[in-house]
Order: sequence, then C-alpha cells, then structure tokens
Amino acid sequence: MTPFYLVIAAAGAGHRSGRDRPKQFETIAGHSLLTLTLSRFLGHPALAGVVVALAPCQSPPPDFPTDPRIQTCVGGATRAASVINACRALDAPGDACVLVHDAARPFVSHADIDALLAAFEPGRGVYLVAPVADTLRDHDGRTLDRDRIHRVLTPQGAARDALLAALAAPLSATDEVAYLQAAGVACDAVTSDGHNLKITHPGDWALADALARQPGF
Ligand SMILES: C[C@](O)(CO)[C@H](O)COP(=O)(O)O
Repeated sequence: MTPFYLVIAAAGAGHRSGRDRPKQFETIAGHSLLTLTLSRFLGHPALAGVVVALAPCQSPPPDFPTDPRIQTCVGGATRAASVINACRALDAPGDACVLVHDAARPFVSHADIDALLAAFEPGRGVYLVAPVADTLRDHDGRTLDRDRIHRVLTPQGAARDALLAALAAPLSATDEVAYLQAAGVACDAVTSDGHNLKITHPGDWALADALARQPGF
C-alpha cells in the first residue's frame, strides 16, 4: 500500500460552531474533536507521518495522542498558509502523497482513505466528494442543477511539492483543490461511501456526539 502523509488543518477559529472556543478543542463522546479525527488516521496502516497545524496561541488538547508519527506546527493567517507551514514541516519526499484533512471531520472512513490512495497519481490531485441530496437554490431564486454539483469534502491530496507550489498562489479559496486546479493540476474526485460530516454549525454537535458513541467507531 502506498504510504501517505497527513496534514490536519486545526488552526481555525470555528466561528460558526456556536461554541466559545475553537471547535477542534470541544469534546464529543468524551474526546476532543481533534483527537478523534487524528485517531481515525493513526489506525491506518499506510500512514507515515502527520503534521497538525495549530493557531499560534494554541497547544494540543490534553488527550492529544502520543505517537512518533505526529508533529505540530504553527498555523498561518489562512488555511492555505497553515497547510503550507505543515507541508514544510513534514519529513517527506517532494513526490510523497500528502492528504489534507479538516480537524472537524472525525468520521472519515478507512474505505474512503483507501479509495483516495488508490486513485492518487503523481502529478495529479485527488479529493473526496459526496452527492447532493437536497434541492439547491441560490439567493436570487434560481434552482441549481444538482446533477452537475457535488459536495466537496476532505481529505484532499497531491504530492507535497505540488501542494506547496499551488498554495502559494494569491487566491482566497476554501479548499486545497481550488488552488491545485488554479495551478493547472488536474484533480480526480472520488465519491465517498460514508457520511464524513463536517462539524460546522451548532446543530451538528448532537449528531456528531451520537455517531461517535456508536459501537465500532
Ligand atoms: C475544505 C472543506 O472541508 C471542503 O468542504 C471546507 O471548505 C472547509 O471549510 P471550513 O470553513 O474551513 O470548515
């Protein structure tokens, strides 16, 4: 199995979560969100190394795992700056596969990680998507064709050097694939077979807590 490296973006403020502190430090099912998400990957046999990008004033949560593969780094003012810092801190070859993942997505499955690794090709990007279930309408009342849209999730990945080059562009995009595509790197979408919920809004906490208490999680 191809070894991969992981960057966890955990430097955000999480203003939409309805909590007083950044959501990655909040607890669900007795564990910090960051530790739950990290633990999901630590159990994967192909994981070679991880860098967690934290905001400058933050320390890892008290239940942060001890594992020789984990490092932390100081995040930047934007997600892209944080991922750049983390990629620089990774002890990985330039052509190594690096997956970038949100700290707020603790439910990514090993099947999805395996599917991304199987799809990874040098010189291309890869990312997880999910179909849209709802009718989508913009604020001007236009209904969007949901068959031409998918939800973009993480992990998203590419070779370490390709990510570093692409993320240096002066964009303000919300995910890594936007930077890769703007840099001319073709990216392949892999459809998730799981839920991979991103805890974002106040209503997400109760569902996440219930899911994290399921046997087998
Ligand atoms: C990267 C992402 O998960 C793709 O859906 C999303 O853009 C992250 O958004 P957030 O505002 O940083 O939670």
